[in-house]
Amino acid sequence: MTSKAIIFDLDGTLIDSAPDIAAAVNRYLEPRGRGPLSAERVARFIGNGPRKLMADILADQKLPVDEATLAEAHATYLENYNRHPAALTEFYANVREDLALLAERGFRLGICTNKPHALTQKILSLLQIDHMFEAAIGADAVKDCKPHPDHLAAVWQAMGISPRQVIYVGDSDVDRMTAQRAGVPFFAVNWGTGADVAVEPAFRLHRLADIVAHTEATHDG
Ligand SMILES: O=C(O)COP(=O)(O)O
Ligand SMILES: [Mg+2]
Repeated sequence: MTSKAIIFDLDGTLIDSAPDIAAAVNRYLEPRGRGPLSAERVARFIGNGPRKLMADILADQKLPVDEATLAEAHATYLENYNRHPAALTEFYANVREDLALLAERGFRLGICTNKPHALTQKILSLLQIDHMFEAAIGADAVKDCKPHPDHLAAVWQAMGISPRQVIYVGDSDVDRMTAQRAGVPFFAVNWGTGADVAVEPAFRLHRLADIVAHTEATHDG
């Protein structure tokens, strides 16, 4: 097979960042008489970037969603999250080991996330996996972020590879649409909100190491 590069979504796919994101959301909500919201509840709103996250949270909490409130909510949330970017964040089961295994098997690795770019680099470094990825591109480092296919293209271009070598792995419909529009195969993880994403069984991952067998089955012969 020619496909030897895997680009991953970050939140909900490699890391369970929902507890830190929920803590940052709750530090915004509590002085306004709302929350605290559980990490599970907040997780449902993650995947479209922080501005949309806060717009959805304000609406969910029946707070005003006018432009000025949203701008302030977005800025305060980011300030809170930047202060504690990986205090409660954990890898999903087997992720750390399976990334190493995939790298060992010759897969080149990248990340395409709607998390802000600088925060992405900071979190990868705090979790000590930054060296595993040839490129990790956050939403504000591109003109059009996911679900726009240019965001994913920016990652494979930064890796210096062709889209024919790429598969994308994620946990949301945003990720599924992005891959579809970019014309690359999409695999959904079976954890977090990924379990709700409709894909054929051959494109469902129970752990990241399944990619080895799946790509052999879907690309060979
Ligand atoms: O919405 C975000 O902030 C990031 O989400 P993603 O890593 O799943 O793209
Ligand atoms: Mg995600």
